Amino acid sequence: MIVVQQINRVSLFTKLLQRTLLHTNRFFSNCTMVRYLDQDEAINIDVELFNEYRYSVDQLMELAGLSCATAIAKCYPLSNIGNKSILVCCGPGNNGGDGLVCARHLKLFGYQPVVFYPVRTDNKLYHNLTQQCCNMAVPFLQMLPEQSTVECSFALIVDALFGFSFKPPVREAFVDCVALMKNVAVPVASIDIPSGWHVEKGEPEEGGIRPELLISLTAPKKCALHFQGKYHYLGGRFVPPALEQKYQLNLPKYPGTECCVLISNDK
Ligand SMILES: NC(=O)C1=CN([C@@H]2O[C@H](COP(=O)(O)OP(=O)(O)OC[C@H]3O[C@@H](n4cnc5c(N)ncnc54)[C@H](O)[C@@H]3O)[C@@H](O)[C@H]2O)[C@@H](O)CC1
Ligand SMILES: [K+]
Repeated sequence: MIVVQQINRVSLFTKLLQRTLLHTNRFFSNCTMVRYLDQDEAINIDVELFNEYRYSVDQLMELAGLSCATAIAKCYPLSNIGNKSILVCCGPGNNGGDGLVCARHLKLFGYQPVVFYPVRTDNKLYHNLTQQCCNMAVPFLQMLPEQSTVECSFALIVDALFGFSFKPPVREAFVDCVALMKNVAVPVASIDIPSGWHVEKGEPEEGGIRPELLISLTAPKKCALHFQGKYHYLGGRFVPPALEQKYQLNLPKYPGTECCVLISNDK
């Protein structure tokens, strides 16, 4: 009898020890700081994903755009948005492509995205992404709406103008759009980089947009160290472990099957 009791105590103790070690491990693995990339590293990783790891742009863009729409749905649930729309501002590069994919997924999630896509890149990928949105009755605006209209009819602006290839200053065709996002009393969700921000140094000296949500893709860039909004998510769950190791990205663990993860802003 005494022997059985002692065995039970030992196995209880072992279980408690195992549980403590597991929590300690999780704690330390989550404490390892995610690495913030400079512009060249972001570009090199991008090139490597395409050349060494044989991904196509469409594949990564689809996963990136889906993770953006998912992070937006977590921060701005449909039930809080009422009958307002979401304005998705798309630029000429892949960041704009992420925006088009995001708009399509937002529509599938039940939101009412409206796209402003002033400078369209003439290639098959962007034609297809545009057509896919049109086929799902996502409207495209010909002109940037007035600030008062945005404040009245839109619950959120998705900033998909520029990503990690941006070189300041903002060119003429996008000045009004960036100014709108800077001044409007509607929250902004920036994809990868707050547009107009220097990829490494952050907000420009003259003041820039202040997104409430930032969704970093692949790994956060150095400008994200200056982000002071409410939510910082990481999306683009496609980084092969060997690539993560090579660049020592220390990416946070995505919970279960989630395509985005909230990352702390402890710098
Ligand atoms: N691993 C990755 O690396 C992935 C990257 N993706 C997205 O791709 C983005 C990078 O895309 P790109 O390299 O195509 O470049 P961007 O989308 O960052 O921007 C390039 C475009 O913006 C224009 N531009 C640059 N500076 C400008 C300025 N000052 N004023 C006006 N226009 C300016 C360029 O002429 C070009 O058309 C990332 O930030 C991310 O959003 C995702 O699609 C998927 C995966
Ligand atoms: K952006």
